[in-house]
Amino acid sequence: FNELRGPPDREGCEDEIEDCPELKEELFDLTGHCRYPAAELCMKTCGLCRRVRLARRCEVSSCHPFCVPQVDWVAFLQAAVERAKPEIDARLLSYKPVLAEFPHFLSTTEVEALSQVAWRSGFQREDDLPQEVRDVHKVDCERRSCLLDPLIQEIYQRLSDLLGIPPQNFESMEFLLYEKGQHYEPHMDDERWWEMPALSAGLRVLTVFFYLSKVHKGGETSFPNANLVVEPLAGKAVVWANVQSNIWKMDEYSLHQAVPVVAGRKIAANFWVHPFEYRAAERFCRHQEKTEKW
Ligand SMILES: O=C(O)CCC(=O)C(=O)O
Ligand SMILES: [Fe+2]
Repeated sequence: FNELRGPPDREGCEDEIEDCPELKEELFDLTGHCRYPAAELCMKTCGLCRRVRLARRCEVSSCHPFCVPQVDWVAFLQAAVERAKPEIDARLLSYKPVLAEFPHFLSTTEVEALSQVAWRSGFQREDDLPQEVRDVHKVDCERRSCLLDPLIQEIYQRLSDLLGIPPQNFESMEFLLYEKGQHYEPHMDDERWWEMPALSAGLRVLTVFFYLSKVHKGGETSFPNANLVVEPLAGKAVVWANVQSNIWKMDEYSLHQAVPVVAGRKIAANFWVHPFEYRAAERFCRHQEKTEKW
């Protein structure tokens, strides 16, 4: 393990996740492969700065299912709708943006269990953006208690099967809690990849959004360029494309907002999907680490 890890990082970097002491021993197996389902985690530092920096420069090794010049998002989401079990009652809701809903993706028991996991993970007030823009409590599923939860692992697998995209392309789930008045102004779920040179996983091409509670009033997800409003209903998942058929171009119809909660409380979760894997980088890096001079 130490050999893979290499000498201390001269430039230094901060640990980005909370359970680092335990996680850094567990993140990669002895062959250097990420052991957790959401591959994003294995791109976070956890004391492995050098490895991560190299990984960010790596080439993509697998492009499945996006080895095409143009992606037909309608066909893509239609196929997911058809793959869904009939009791989920899935359907394509919109072409601009391309959006499908899965009203019964999670059972009542699963909704309850998932919100327990979210509460246990500890919501924090979001402070990256000014409160007028985004006012919400959130927490990433990156603590061991969340990662090791069997339901979390199962949901990642179910999404992978539904979308036909490997879990290697997934970010960690992000739980959200909106109290009365909290909201998120219109925005795109763009990752600003140009600020991270050659991050090989690509843009957040799809957003999967889960509703984990009923909201008494307000709390819809609305798409102001499209006249589309999604009702927050417990157990529902919606999936939309953030990019055009050219996966490096954002789709302006994907602009969306979290309408303020007027009464009650909204619990939800973001789940972002990239066209290429994070772990490809990890594998390449093992090769590069060996060949690069320290
Ligand atoms: O809460 C919602 O309905 C949407 C939240 C959202 O768009 C985000 O967190 O990126
Ligand atoms: Fe968003």
